Amino acid sequence: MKPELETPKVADDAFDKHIKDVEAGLDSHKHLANGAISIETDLEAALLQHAGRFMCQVNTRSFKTESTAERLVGPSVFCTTDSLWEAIDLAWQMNKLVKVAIEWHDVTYTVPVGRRKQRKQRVIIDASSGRVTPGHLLAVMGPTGCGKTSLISALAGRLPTGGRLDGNILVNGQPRTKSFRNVSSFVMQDDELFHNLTVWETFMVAAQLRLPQSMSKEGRVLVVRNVIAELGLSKCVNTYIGNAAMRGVSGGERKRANIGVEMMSNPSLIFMDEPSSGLDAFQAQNVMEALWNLAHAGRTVIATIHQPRSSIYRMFDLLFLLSEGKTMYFGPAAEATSYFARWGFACPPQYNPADFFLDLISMDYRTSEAETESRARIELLARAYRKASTEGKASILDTAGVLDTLTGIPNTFSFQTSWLRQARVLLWRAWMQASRDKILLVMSIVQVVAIACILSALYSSMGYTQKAVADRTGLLFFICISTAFGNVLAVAHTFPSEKSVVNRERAAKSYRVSPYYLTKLLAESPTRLLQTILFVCIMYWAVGFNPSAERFFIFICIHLLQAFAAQALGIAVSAAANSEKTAQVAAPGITVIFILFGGFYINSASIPVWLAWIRYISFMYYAYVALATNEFRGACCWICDPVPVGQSQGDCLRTGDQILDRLSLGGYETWQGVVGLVGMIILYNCIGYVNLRLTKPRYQPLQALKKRQ
Ligand SMILES: Nc1ncnc2c1ncn2[C@@H]1O[C@H](COP(=O)(O)OP(=O)(O)OP(=O)(O)O)[C@@H](O)[C@H]1O
Repeated sequence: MKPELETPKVADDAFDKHIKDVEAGLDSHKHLANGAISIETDLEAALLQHAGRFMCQVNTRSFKTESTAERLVGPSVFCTTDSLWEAIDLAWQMNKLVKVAIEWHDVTYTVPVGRRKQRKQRVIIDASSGRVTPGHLLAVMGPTGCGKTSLISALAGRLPTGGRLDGNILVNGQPRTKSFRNVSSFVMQDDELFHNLTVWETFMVAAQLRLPQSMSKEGRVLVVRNVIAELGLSKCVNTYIGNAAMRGVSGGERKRANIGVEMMSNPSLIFMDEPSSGLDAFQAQNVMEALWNLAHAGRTVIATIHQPRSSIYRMFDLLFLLSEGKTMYFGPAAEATSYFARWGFACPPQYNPADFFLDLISMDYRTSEAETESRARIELLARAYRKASTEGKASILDTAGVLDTLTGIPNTFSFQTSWLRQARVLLWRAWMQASRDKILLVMSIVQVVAIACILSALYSSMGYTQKAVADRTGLLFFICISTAFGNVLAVAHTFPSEKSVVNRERAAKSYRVSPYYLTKLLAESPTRLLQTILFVCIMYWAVGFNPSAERFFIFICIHLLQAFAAQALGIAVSAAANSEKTAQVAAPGITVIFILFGGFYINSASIPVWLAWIRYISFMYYAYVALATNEFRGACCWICDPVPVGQSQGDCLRTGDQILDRLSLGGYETWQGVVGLVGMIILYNCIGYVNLRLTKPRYQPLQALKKRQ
């Protein structure tokens, strides 16, 4: 249904000859001012077209002029002479799409529902069967809650655990294996992208992580350009992805960018869950056109869609209608109306078939009569389809011969790039994320400066009286608390949403967890360092802490280490949490417990033995030990309160060591606190790393049927 351009076919065995011909004539090409060459003959144009759309940046929407060359590649072609042959080579490689057909037989998905004693099995997908071959777009349609997402997730191997999945799923005639992910990609309903990157940067990051490392930079750029052209994103390449807080690309463009990221590895089989949801009619049309293009370039595309307008409906090659998990129809979309007409449900003329089918197969709960009637109709249609398919009367697409041409798919599923390359790309991305979030950056600095100024005003020049001892220890512990909460909460609010993007990228084997984790820590360090230096420089001298320069620098180090420990704790908790909300509740809860065991509120001698261990895993404790010993150890000449003549000075604390004894910290030195903090940074980060590895999404395995029916 997309008649824009009929692609001329150049036979495979003619390819070498074309290269030679063009090579011979290359010198006669008109060289453009920017070093590009213009393509002038039909032969070259055909070659370019054949070599692939991966070739050059081609304005796919400008096929207006009469010359075949221009019609094919647009009025301007911009391959530099240097990259031309590499581009052809790359295009040739990339065009070797592994053609993938998927078929499924009696796929049934059940989940347990209800409380333990009355637990029942609910059938979400009921014995579904079908087949899609390369070059086709299958739309899975049905009323809300009918099982569309469950079906495509089951086919893509992305169904969350918790139920039972039975049936057979075959890829190119073979049982689906792990390597199936080599050739397929799954685009989820939610657009999970980093909002601080532009469309171009998002694609380049994906290209650097997902394309083979051996590919040159020019090659990757060409692939990205091609994807951008294929998805019609040229006008927003330099726009930020954005999110609710930051204006970025439109909803439709974000959806297409999401598709583009998955496209980067040139998948042969693409699953899309509701690609048009949340978009206006025009945007939805654009997205579906992009899918049509992908399918008709030789891929197999399966998309769920809720209520398409008629122009979108006409793009579907195949239609799968589901209601209550049961198959209502599967076959060519163009034949669906005549199929239902055979059963007495004729679609009125001038009516959108999609609307008609949805009305036909939706449950109507408005009255009990309507419910009974709609249920009976759905049962009838389900039985009718079963009968038609078992008797071989269901209309199916003629795939004779197609399956025989399909080959096996590569039997490995591994990373495309080395650890170092992954680390380099991820470090760049993490740095962009951290440094471009200007509002967050400014707010966190304003907050730190404001707290430092208020503390300076409140505790200005505390002096060395006995009252100042309590003020000083109170202030030291308050600084620990504010650093802890500031960092733990900042991570708990940002990390969970990042985790879902990371999980998606890990599912596509884009990178290992270790480079991601390390580069995240590294990229966020400069901000923490800046915050620490600002805070300590403003407040330290104003409140009158220990005036030794050495102690000042040690204070900065301790404060920085505590910030790193708090960040690591935030990651450890957020990585273990199954949702953003859980992380945001758990992180402050754990911090409060660590504060309680920080050595300020309760004397260590008063803690019950069975709870004493918590103190040793509390970073607050080590931070407080380090800051207090740094402040008081060896300090002298504290002034006793005046007492009436003849009375003793009793409890007067004259030296810093006496103060430390009073705080039950007499046996500690600063280095012990510092070592403890370093230990906690390592411990929390190890826990965070392991949690992140362990909490990767788990998918429902398929219980293969013994015998295909
Ligand atoms: N693990 C589960 N436990 C209980 N019910 C489930 C589970 N998974 C899916 N369901 C239920 O199965 C039904 C189908 O869900 P699914 O998400 O596949 O529907 P859908 O057709 O994609 O819906 P929508 O169009 O609203 O996105 C829903 O009623 C859903 O609540």
